[in-house]
Amino acid sequence: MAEAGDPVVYEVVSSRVPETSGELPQSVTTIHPGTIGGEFHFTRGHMHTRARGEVYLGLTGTGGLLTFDGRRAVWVAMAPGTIGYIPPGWAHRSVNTGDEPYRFLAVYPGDAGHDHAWVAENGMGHRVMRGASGEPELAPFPRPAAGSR
Ligand SMILES: O=P(O)(O)OC[C@H]1O[C@H](O)[C@H](O)[C@@H](O)[C@@H]1O
Repeated sequence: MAEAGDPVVYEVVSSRVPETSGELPQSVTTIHPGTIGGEFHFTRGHMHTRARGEVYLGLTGTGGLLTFDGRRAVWVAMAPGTIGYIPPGWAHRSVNTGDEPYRFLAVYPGDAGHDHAWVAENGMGHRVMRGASGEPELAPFPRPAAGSR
């Protein structure tokens, strides 16, 4: 639950489709605009528990999809109508790089599973900072310190 002084950074509305093999659950995520410590607002990020891909479609605003396989990071700029693809075995995090809510549709296999601990342990390779011009700048960011989140 959010408390005063602890603003909501993002919200996820999920379908009622079962998260089981063969199903295709969907969710719409809205990331509100803003920065914390110069870093654009982002989702927690996760790896799928099983080797499963995922498809995004940009709906409103501007943002990006950061994927990381533990060694390489790939950034896909997202806008309304942009399709983002997450291959199996790549952790993923979304970032709002604009001044309005960034909203996207996600569709993923029901048996994908969410492993947030992988990102807590391995990080995402980069931070997405707001540059002097307001544009996103990817800053290399090695693994988080042990015990940090
Ligand atoms: O769970 P997070 O890493 O915070 O990401 C937020 C959400 O992003 C997408 O919508 C995924 O399909 C969801 O499964 C995920 O919950």
